[in-house]
Amino acid sequence: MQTVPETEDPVYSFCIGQHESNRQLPVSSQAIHYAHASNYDMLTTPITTSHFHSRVLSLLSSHLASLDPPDYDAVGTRGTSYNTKAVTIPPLTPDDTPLTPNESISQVVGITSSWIDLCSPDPLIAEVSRQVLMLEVAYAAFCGISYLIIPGPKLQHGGLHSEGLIYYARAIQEALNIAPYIQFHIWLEMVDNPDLEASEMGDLAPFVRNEFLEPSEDRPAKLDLFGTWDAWEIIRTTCKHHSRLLVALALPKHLPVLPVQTRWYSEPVHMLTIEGTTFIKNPKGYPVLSKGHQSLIARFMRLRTPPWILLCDVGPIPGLENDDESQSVASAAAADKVDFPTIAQTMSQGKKHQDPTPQLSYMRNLQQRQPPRTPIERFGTGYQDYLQAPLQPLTVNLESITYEVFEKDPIKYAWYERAVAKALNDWMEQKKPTSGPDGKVVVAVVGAGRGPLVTRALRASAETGVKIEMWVVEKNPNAFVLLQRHNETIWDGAVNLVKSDMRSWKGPHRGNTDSSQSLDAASVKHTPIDILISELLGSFGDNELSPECLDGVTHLLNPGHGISIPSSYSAHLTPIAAPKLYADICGQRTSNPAAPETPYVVMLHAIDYLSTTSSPASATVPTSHLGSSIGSNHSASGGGVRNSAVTPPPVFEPPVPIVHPAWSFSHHNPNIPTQPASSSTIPNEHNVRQTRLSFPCQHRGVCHGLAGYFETVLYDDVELSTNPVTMETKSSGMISWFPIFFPLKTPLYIPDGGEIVVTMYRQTDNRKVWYEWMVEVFRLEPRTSAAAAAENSSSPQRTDYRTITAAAVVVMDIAESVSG
Ligand SMILES: C[S@@+](CC[C@H](N)C(=O)[O-])C[C@H]1O[C@@H](n2cnc3c(N)ncnc32)[C@H](O)[C@@H]1O
Repeated sequence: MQTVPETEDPVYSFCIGQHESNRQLPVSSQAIHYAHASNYDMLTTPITTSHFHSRVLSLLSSHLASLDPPDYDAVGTRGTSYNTKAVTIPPLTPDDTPLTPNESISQVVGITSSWIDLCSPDPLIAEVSRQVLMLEVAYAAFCGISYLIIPGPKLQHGGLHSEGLIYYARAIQEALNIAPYIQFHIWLEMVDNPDLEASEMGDLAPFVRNEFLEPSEDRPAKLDLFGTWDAWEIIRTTCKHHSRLLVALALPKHLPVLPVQTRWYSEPVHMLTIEGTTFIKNPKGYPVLSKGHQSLIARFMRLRTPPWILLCDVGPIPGLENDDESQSVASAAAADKVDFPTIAQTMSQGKKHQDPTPQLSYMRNLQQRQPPRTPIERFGTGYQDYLQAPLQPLTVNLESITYEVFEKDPIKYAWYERAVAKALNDWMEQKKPTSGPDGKVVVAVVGAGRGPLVTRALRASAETGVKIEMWVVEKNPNAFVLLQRHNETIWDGAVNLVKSDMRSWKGPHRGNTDSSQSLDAASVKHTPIDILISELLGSFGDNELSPECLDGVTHLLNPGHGISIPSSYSAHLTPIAAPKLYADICGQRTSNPAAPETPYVVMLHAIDYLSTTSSPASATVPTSHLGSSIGSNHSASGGGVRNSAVTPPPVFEPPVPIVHPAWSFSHHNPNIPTQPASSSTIPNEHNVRQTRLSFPCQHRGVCHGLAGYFETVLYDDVELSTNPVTMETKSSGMISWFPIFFPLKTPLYIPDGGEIVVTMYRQTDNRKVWYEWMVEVFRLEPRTSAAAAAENSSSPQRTDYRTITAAAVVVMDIAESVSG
């Protein structure tokens, strides 16, 4: 269970900026003013000018001209005194930069030069590039810029691929250190497409000396769907998951397959950049985005920190280069700065040909079409990917507000009521003998909290007409006060209240109606319980020690016919990539060294399931983003301007995760040992569990931990589930539990066609319960036909790729709680 306050439904708002690849004019306060007047929220600015670019080029050219070809020395290194001639770029001059510190600096996003090549395999080019970057970063920091975009690494250098990536990563690490208040956004394509890396005039990349390129350059450069993600993984790992290191993701015209999209969704993407050419024309000739783009953007916008959107090369800021227009835009904006007209309004005013920024108008319209938040989203607003310690209601007495949050669940209590009603009906239909002396079915709610299950059980009795005798046990003395009050005010004194740990309760008693338990033992007769109702479940099912608590009370059940609601529950697992959670946990390490060994309750959002079944057909996107044909998701219909004011973007349907059951617990349990006379507790070995689960992973990635869920059978076909695969059918809309996250101390890299094997234990020493989890990674290879025939199996086999394990432990106390 988790504790989350309910919040108001905030309006989605897009933060949209404008970027020009070749911005000619400096971004002045006036430019910012016009940008706002046009309904942009921000502008980008280069840090340096073409003057600076020319200066670096001529310095580099003359330096190269002064060098002899680099050669190896006698010990076989090129890092020789002879080859090392320093080159230093002199500091910036006023002609080198359009930037100056002023009041509008907070509205601009700086962009560092794209013509450098930090990744060059030639150390000289990489070094000159590094110096350019450092000069730019330092000056941007001096001016007070808070956000910088750094063009992503060039991965292709002749026959080499990713060779100088580590130089790039190191330079970024240095930049993070010299500008401690800047957020850095690495500008990345979604996929590694060599065709997009062609050098432009003036780039430093072509200056690479041949000696540093591979001699055999015949290998054709290949499109690699996860190549850019791989590069990002190396950069951020080198920078130790720095909290100021983020992604600016370029959305291509043709989106890649869903697994690539979901991978980026799990990363800290703080900007989405959209080229003017990414827009397509709808039948009316307006620029719109494909359905695939719309649904991807809609998904991103539901993150706790939604990314900003940067429209690139969609035309100049209206008015900036045209005085007349500037007057009208500025005055219109002054009159109605906030309520910029929607596309529909603009069109109804017959101004469609005058819209100077149709792509921006479209994005504002898309903003308005975002579907309202679902109840779960509303409930969890602000809590997406927020790590919480799991509750321990056995050892800790919960606060009223925590119970109040549980009680907001629209499904859980209704399902309990259904389950109790069914059980009561069956009891009567099957003519089972009741334990109540007057023919009433004896019902006990154990761990009643503030009593919502008591109310529901009484209601089920009234609905079915089956009379019940109600017993209620709670060990939290504070909640017990409220139960007593409810008994007077809501339940008409119909409830027998017992303040006790359920494990030391002796059961319903006769002979005295006083529930204080200070009874004369001889005059008291204890009778069984027919229906035992409890809700002691945690996010992983048994992690709030429901098995241990119920073991202590199950002996009170009617031996032949007794029913436990829930009758069983199971824990479920799937491996996930969760880089943001990993970074958060790393950040806590200093103050809490146990942080990486602790499970967390968390509303998982920015994650990627690593093991999935094939993508849902309804969301299929073209498999080759290089294909020229536009797939169904690129159709402009539904995104058209005229009808789009009311049509929400299509729902993003990510691939379905493979979620395996780890273990289960049932009540009745025939294996509960009897309590030894010498001890006050039951030995707990029967509640030990162990599992070993295998998860195939089609695509490479990094496993940061395991997502845990539970399913429970309350009674018959009445079930609750948080498992993403079954939740929709079993208990759609339930909000009481967020998933649990078991982190890995060391994230594990998974190769393409890999396999994650999880070994997990639920351990006990009779005083405590804890989990241990280990994760191994293998590469799977198809069997050769000969091997398949010899081994009579065609399934892939593990190779000796690598086996790495990570283990962690968490402890929960099962000691009897102290209460009145
Ligand atoms: C998760 S809360 C559920 C409360 C309530 N039944 C509901 O569904 O809203 C679990 C409750 O069980 C109580 N509890 C836990 N272990 C118990 C034990 N061994 N004996 C009695 N009460 C216990 C806690 O104090 C808490 O009130």
